[in-house]
Amino acid sequence: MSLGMYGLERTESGNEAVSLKGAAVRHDGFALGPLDLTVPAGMVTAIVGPNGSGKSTLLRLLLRLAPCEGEAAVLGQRLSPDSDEGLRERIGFVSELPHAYENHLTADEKARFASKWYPGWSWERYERLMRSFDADRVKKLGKMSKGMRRKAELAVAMAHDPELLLLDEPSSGLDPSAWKALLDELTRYMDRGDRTLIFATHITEEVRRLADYVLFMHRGRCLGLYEKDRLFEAWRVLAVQRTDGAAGKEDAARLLKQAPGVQGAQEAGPGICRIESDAPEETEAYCLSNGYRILSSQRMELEEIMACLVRKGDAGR
Ligand SMILES: Nc1ncnc2c1ncn2[C@@H]1O[C@H](COP(=O)(O)OP(=O)(O)OP(=O)(O)O)[C@@H](O)[C@H]1O
Repeated sequence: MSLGMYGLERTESGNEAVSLKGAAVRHDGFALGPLDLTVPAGMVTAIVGPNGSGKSTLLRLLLRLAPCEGEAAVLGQRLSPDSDEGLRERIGFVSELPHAYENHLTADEKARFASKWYPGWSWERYERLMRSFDADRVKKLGKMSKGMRRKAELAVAMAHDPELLLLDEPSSGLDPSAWKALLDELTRYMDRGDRTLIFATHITEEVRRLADYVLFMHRGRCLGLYEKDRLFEAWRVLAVQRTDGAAGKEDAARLLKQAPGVQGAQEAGPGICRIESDAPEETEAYCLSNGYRILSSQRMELEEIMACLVRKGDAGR
């Protein structure tokens, strides 16, 4: 298991927001899973991955909106096809795409429906959120711009202070001021300490600012769940060069792929290799004792780490 990776075996029972064992969803031409995964409670987990990797499908699985094989539990309740035992009331959700059947409602009308459905509903909280997002209360949802509608839907989804908040690309369409308000409100939501946020995103800055954990998805599979701070701290790209000037270029990258911590290695010039490592100290020690000098060592961005994991995932298929 990679450094900083959070696995099923490291979770204390009862401390997880989501637990999946062999959970799978099958569409025409797409399979999510089977996934074995636990997502910790009381934390923020960002789901990242290329378009079509299954982020929305995973959120839909957790909401029982997609029929699921295997075992899945949310907030300690096993998901079953026939009963949700009040689970929906404990969750807030904003989907990636709005529901057309709500187009004729204003935000306040949608809120009125939600207030009857959710025991934890607070009009005070709803109004504060609407003010904070500067959301429109009068316009029909169907006549709103994408960002306007998103702000209203976020306010409705958060007004019952759900134990678990599932957001699918929450900042899609938001202007910079609304985006900042959203980050502030999500931070405030988490401040209580017993709330869990899971969100899908393509925005690196959101991951940096909000997430405790990062879940990488690709082609319906989970490439790993990592503690964010350790992920950014640990992963590095190294440039190394053979000290003896030996050629054997292809061999160098191939051999270095076997070195400790190495997640990827490519030729980058005569006798020079570019190595991606999640245990750079061990990788460096190996390189130094095997005829290489270290030219540089740099932290990796989220996109670079994801590209490396995706390449590795594709190679292992
Ligand atoms: N209702 C559906 N019926 C059939 N296929 C679907 C359905 N919903 C999603 N898919 C397919 O499932 C795959 C995963 O889609 P999903 O929306 O989960 O990806 P995503 O990671 O959220 O993508 P994006 O970043 O573009 O939002 C895609 O190939 C998509 O075409």
